Amino acid sequence: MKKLETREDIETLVNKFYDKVQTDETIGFFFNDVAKVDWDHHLPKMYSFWETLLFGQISYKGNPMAVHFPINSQVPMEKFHFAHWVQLWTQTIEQNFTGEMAEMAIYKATNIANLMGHKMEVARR
Ligand code: HEM
Repeated sequence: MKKLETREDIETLVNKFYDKVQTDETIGFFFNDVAKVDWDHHLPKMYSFWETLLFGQISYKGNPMAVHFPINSQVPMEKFHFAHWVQLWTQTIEQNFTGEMAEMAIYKATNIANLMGHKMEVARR
């Protein structure tokens, strides 16, 4: 299986992941119905986000936490939603890529998802 090593690989991974997300019964509605995501806008941001996180190529400058608070205040983003996000992400990586960067992508996503889940919960108190 292929190593995760180029921007092109990230694009492939992110596209495959959001293909799953869009039709997913547990979290798809956040993107389709709550935030009504413009995918042509969102996907390039996510390529840059992951390129920045994994390859240190600083192409993403943003605040990933901040965009989730308004969504969370419309519909609670619960821990199980984040656990499911991580499950889909991990599955997409394991189906397509191998190696150190693939493992790092799972590790970093898991950490961010846990932190985000916690912050969303705190924000609802
Ligand atoms: C259940 C879990 C999640 C849901 C439902 C969700 C939903 C969304 C939605 C709807 C947007 C688009 C906002 C907009 O443009 O209108 C977004 C943006 C984003 N999400 Fe998530 N998200 C989740 C978890 C995560 C996790 C775990 C990460 C990081 C590992 C992440 C990283 C990002 C980033 C980087 C953006 C772009 C921020 C920007 O505009 O600069 N999300 N998310």
